[in-house]
Amino acid sequence: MTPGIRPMVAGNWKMNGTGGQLPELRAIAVGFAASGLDRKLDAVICVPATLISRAADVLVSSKVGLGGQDCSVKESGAHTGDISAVMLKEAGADYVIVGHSERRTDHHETDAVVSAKAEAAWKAGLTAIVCVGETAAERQAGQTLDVVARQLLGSLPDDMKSETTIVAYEPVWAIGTGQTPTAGDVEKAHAFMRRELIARFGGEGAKLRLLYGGSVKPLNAVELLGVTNVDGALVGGASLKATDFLAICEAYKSL
Ligand SMILES: O=C[C@H](O)COP(=O)(O)O
Repeated sequence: MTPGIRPMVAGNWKMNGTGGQLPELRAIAVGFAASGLDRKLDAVICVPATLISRAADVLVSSKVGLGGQDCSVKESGAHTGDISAVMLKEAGADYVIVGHSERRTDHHETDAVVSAKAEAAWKAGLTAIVCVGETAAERQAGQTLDVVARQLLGSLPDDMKSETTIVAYEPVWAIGTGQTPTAGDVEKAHAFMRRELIARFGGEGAKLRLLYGGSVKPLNAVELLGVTNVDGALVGGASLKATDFLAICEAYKSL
């Protein structure tokens, strides 16, 4: 946690969920409101693009925010299959993940593309959740902090504002594997990111929310979310089940 920064637990459903998954979203909204946890943290679920409109109906007047998982760098035009940030906003999203490692790998997204997507998100009125993180090979080669520094530098535009930007540190080797870095390693990475961000953005870097992502589960949430400079989590698999997602949010009851 960082004093003065309101934490966030964000779920990323990835390419999971058709209409049959919406009752789980309803359960998250109902459970989050009943828990009173909205006094302590923000909760957001990033659903597949096909579900955004219906998810917006489910979450209307709830305390849970809604996000997409990617956006085009363009606003409109001849880009078959792409979805613009403006479209996400119009469909009901307030957030969008950009630069997730699965997009960097599957779609060869570079830092420059991720940066342009963050700009597109802001222009449309969305908050960008910008992801960074090293692969297993990079970690083994002792390059974790170099990779994170390079990705932060390249993926965050110079006019970054903490109000509309969130950074998620997701070691690629921890995603969906059940493996996590030690709390000490997470602390080191997040402290490094904070220093880099303050050096570049000053006060805006000091206020930026830094999420940890990669195999966050109810059982390790208190330990990971209690780390200095960890201002929340980006949760994949465990966000598909309302009970698990809410149990992760509950970690803030004891922090
Ligand atoms: O965006 C979420 C992350 O990729 C983490 O996924 P995971 O919680 O399934 O490891």
